[in-house]
Order: sequence, then structure tokens, then C-alpha cells
Amino acid sequence: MKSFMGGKSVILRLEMDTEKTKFGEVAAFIGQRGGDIVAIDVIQTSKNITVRDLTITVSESGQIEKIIESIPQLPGVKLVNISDRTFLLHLGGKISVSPKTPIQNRDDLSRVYTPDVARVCLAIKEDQKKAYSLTIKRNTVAVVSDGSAVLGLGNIGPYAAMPVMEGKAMLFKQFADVDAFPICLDTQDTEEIIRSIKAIAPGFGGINLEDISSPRCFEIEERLRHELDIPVFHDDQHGTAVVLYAGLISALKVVNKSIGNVRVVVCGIGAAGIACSKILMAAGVKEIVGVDREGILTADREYENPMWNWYASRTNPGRKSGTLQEAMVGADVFIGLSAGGILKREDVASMASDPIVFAMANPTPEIMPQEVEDIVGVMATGRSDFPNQINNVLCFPGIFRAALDCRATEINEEMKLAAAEAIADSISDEERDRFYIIPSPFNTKVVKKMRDAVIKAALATNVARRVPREYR
Ligand SMILES: NC(=O)c1ccc[n+]([C@@H]2O[C@H](COP(=O)([O-])OP(=O)(O)OC[C@H]3O[C@@H](n4cnc5c(N)ncnc54)[C@H](O)[C@@H]3O)[C@@H](O)[C@H]2O)c1
Ligand SMILES: O=C(O)C[C@H](O)C(=O)O
Ligand SMILES: [Mg+2]
Repeated sequence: MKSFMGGKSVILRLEMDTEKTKFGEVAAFIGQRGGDIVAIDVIQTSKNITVRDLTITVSESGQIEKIIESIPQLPGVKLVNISDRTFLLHLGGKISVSPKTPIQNRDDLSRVYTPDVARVCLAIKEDQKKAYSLTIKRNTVAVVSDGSAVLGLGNIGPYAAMPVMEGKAMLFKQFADVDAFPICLDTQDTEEIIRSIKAIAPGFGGINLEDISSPRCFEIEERLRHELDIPVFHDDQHGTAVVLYAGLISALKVVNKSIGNVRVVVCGIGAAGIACSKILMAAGVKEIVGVDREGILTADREYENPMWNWYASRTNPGRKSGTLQEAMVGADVFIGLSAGGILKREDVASMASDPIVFAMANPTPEIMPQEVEDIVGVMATGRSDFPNQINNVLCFPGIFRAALDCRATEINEEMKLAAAEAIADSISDEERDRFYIIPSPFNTKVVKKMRDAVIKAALATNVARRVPREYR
């Protein structure tokens, strides 16, 4: 039996002998096994044979397999084909490159190609800044990964990272009209990665680093920020931190707690965990306790990972030690940026009243919302299929839109804080509640607000090289 690896949607092509069965009986049979038929396509009908494609969704992993295995119990029904909607969406990849104008004759060809293209090349040779006005550079971002920390799946390599990077490119285009292209590098050597990204930079207006594990990601980003004159932004660090900050500010309003008085547990002290801790410290959180595989990080210990020593010296003022479970006792906020399924209900039950739980590991959160929704003040995950999606998708499209439009040389702290405030301002006090602390990525107000706030921050901090017309 083909496993759907936790998939919750399938298309079954069923051939039915209408003299032996009725469609209603088939639908009821599927419904009794947890299947919700969300679409029916009639493929073929004849005297006593009907062929239909049934699109079925389920709420729990494993239910699809059970439905498929039980089809033979249905009289007069033959299972012709099984297709997985998600895999169908990925057939041949999810993005394409398309020309802006058609090439209809030799005159067009002579302009977009040789000989006339040479005049444009020479104009850019004379003045390299013209690459912004005469090539795709001004609106194009490279989404670069080495596949070393893809979602929470770990080091799955560059080929397996492509579907995520193609997805990021789709979201850049859909939400902010940024042309983004996935570049998955078949190396995890820091020097080679830096060399490769510098080598491809001429065709891009910005670099979005993605799913590169810590601590290498810090050196890679830092050196590229200094060696390139275009924005270099590690999304797992800064995109996440921006959205996390906006979400926490909002969640604290729901549970009526103040940021200076809460104890925050951050689980997973890697790229995202460190960046999120930094923005929370800057925002006034006084007690952060970091937890990683070796338990609570404390200044009383020396770690091989240099970032952990930096982190331990700036957090955990009470010098706690022990396990995640021990860190959770009495904590007001849990921020998970680690791995799926590592938090238990009893850990959440041991937290302070009205706890805030942001279980942000993907694709499986540290704890599933349904396990604790009766004992939390606010619950959030990084996933698209639960309320309160705290995911960097709310940041990277808008912040790059702004950076490209003002041709910023970098995305600095002020621009990131402006982005966070724009997200937070996209929800009114009247709208906000425990199930709605962060706007949906489909909320078109967010990118507009963010673009405006981030451009203003770039202009105010002198990193913009172009003043868009509406700001002149
Ligand atoms: N929701 C979002 O927008 C968002 C954004 C970035 C990352 N994430 C998720 O956060 C996780 C980490 O991403 P990253 O880019 O920081 O990766 P990373 O590899 O840089 O860091 C992961 C950290 O988690 C630690 N960890 C792993 N298993 C653990 C466990 N059982 N207990 C404690 N610590 C553990 C690792 O040791 C490492 O320090 C992934 O699941 C990723 O999908 C979510
Ligand atoms: O890819 C995502 O959904 C968010 C984030 O970049 C992650 O690595 O989990
Ligand atoms: Mg990521």
C-alpha cells in the first residue's frame, strides 16, 4: 500500500457498475471512514458503467490508506487510479519562466536577441547601474539553500530542498509580485556557498537565504552582507523573527500580560531560535530560557557551538539547568523552533496561567493544537492548515518588495522592526482574539502596509538608493 506520508487529500478514480451500486452508497461508505468528498468529476458514463474522480480529504493521517484498502468491499466498484493532489501539483515543478513580450517575427527577434541586444549590453557596460533598469535584476530575488535544514526535516540535501524553494518563489510572486528563483547548491562548504552566491549576484536584486543550518548560516549571511551591495536576508532567522515578534505582541494583548514581565522558553537554539530571541530581547523580554538537544543552555557550561556560548551568556539570568520539561514549569510563553512532537500536554499544563504556545516547527509542530487547545491562552503553529500561522511567509514577500522598490543596499534592523509593526498594525483590537492574533498571508493589507513602512525605514536610515515616486 503506497503510503501518503501523512497526506490528507487524494483523488480516487472509481468505475461503478450502476446495476450493482448507487453513488450515494459509495459516498456514505467513504464518509463512514472519515473521508470528506470535496469534488466529484464525471469522467465517463455509459449504459451501466460510470467512472468518476472523487477528491477526498481526511482529518487524520492514515485514513486515506484505510479508505483505499476497504474499496474492494464495495460491490460493483473498481478502483481504477489513485492520485495525490499534492504530488499532482508538483509534477514538473511549480514555477516557470515566461517572456514579457512574444517574439512574433524576425524584427522582434533582432531586438530581443542579436544584433540589437548588443546595444543594451554596451549601455550596461558603460554604466553598470543600468542593469537595474534594463534587466530582470530590479525585481528578482534568488532563493538560495544548501538543503541542510529544510523545514524540520533536517539535512535532506539540495535536490529534496527544491520543492520548498519553489514554493517560496511562488509566494514571492503571488503576494508581492517579486520574481524569485530557487537556487539549490550541491555543497555545504561555507566558502563554496559564499563564492557561488557572489558569482550569481549580478542577475539578482536580492538574496533570500533559506534552510541553511546553524551555525554556518550566521557566517554565510554576515560575510555576504558585507561583500554584496544587494540585500542578503536569511529568512529562517529574520523573516521568522519579524513575524514571531508581531505575533507575540498580539498574543500578549489577548492574555493581558506585558512583554517585560513574561518568562519565555525558546526551544531550538538554531538559526530561527537565536534570531527570535534577539528581537525579543530588543523588545524588552527580560527572562528567556533557551533549550536545545542538551537541555537548558546555561552560562555555567561551555558548549562546542560558539553561538550557544553567546546565547547562554545573554539569557537564563537565574542560571537554570535541566530539561525542557523543567524549563516549562511556570513559563508564560513557549516558542518552538526545534523539532516535531517533543512537547507534551503535561509540559503545557505546568506553565503559568493563560500560557502562550507557539509551536513553530514544520511540517510537524512541537505539539499539535488539538492536544492543548483547552489549556492554552493562545496557540499558534507555522502551518497553513491551523489558525494563527506564525510563518515567515508573512514577511519575506513584503520586506523584499520594499527593499527592491527603493533599491536598498541591505535589510537592516530598523526595516525589520518596521515590518513587524506593519504586521501587528494589520489587526485591529476589535478583530484580535485567541484564534486571530496574526493576519493571514492572503490579507493584501499586510504587504501594502509593510512596503510603506519598510521603505520609510530604509529612507530614514540612508540605505535606499532610489526614492520611489510616492515618497519624493
Ligand atoms: N514557522 C516558521 O516560520 C519557521 C521559520 C523558521 C524555522 N522554522 C522551524 O523551526 C525549526 C528550526 O529551524 P532552523 O532554521 O532554526 O534550523 P536549525 O537547524 O538552524 O536549528 C534547529 C535547532 O533545533 C535544535 N533541535 C532539534 N531537535 C531538538 C530537540 N528534540 N530538542 C531541542 N532542540 C532540538 C537543533 O539542535 C538546532 O539547534 C524547523 O522545524 C523549522 O521548520 C519555522
Ligand atoms: O518554510 C516554511 O514554511 C517556514 C520556514 O522557512 C521553515 O523553514 O520552516
Ligand atoms: Mg525555512
